[in-house]
Amino acid sequence: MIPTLEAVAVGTTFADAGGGRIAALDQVDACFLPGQLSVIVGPSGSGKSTLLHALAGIVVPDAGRILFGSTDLSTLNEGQRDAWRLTHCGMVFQDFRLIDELDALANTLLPAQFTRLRTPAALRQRAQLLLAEFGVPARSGPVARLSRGEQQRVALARALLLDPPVVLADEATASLDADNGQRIAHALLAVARAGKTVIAVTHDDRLSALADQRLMLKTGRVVTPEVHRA
Ligand SMILES: Nc1ncnc2c1ncn2[C@@H]1O[C@H](COP(=O)(O)OP(=O)(O)OP(=O)(O)O)[C@@H](O)[C@H]1O
Repeated sequence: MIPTLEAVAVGTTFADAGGGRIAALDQVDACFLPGQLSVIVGPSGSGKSTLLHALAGIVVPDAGRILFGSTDLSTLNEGQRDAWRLTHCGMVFQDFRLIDELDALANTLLPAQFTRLRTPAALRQRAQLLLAEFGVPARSGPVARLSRGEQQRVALARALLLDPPVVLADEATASLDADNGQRIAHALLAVARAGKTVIAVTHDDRLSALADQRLMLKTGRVVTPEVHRA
């Protein structure tokens, strides 16, 4: 059973250009259940990516805790958080973070370097299936030459490669046309329905409409938490 991922009274500040501090998150409480697709919405600069990165253990909050069952991510050191993320999270970054020179298949297979749990042949087959599902040729040539939408789908295939219990996606449908946007939104919902915890930062109504939980941030605070379906 996948534990619940929780933010408890999370506060995060960053240094601003003038030497002061900007509060990116302030007293954020949120609970993300396995089997559910949750979206984080809100205006630009409201703290959405910061919350996603805190949930992934990339950003360490100044206040509060990030809990994954009995694991308190806030108490882990950087190496422990990296190890936790590798085994528990699939991440789609806003800027994709692909390796430009590699093709779609090689990019999708990158997490395979860090696991011995599955055979290279099985992972290769899964990578090919994911890319086919998302409509990107595996042998695409360097991904730098692909469209943004294709790169985004490669990033999602890579996030799903190891079948992680938690999938965190930052604007996973932002560069996609209507058909591909629907395809990816439904793919994220299918991952949730397969029992995973799926959390997506989005401005996309197509994705929001499918969500079980919609968390709205405004200037770093949660406003009107809203549950669509139990
Ligand atoms: N590494 C950083 N250093 C300094 N300030 C940061 C950093 N990351 C985020 N911020 C600031 O924290 C606030 C929240 O940023 P964040 O990227 O989380 O917002 P967002 O809601 O995801 O925005 P967008 O929709 O534009 O991606 C903003 O004021 C931003 O400038």
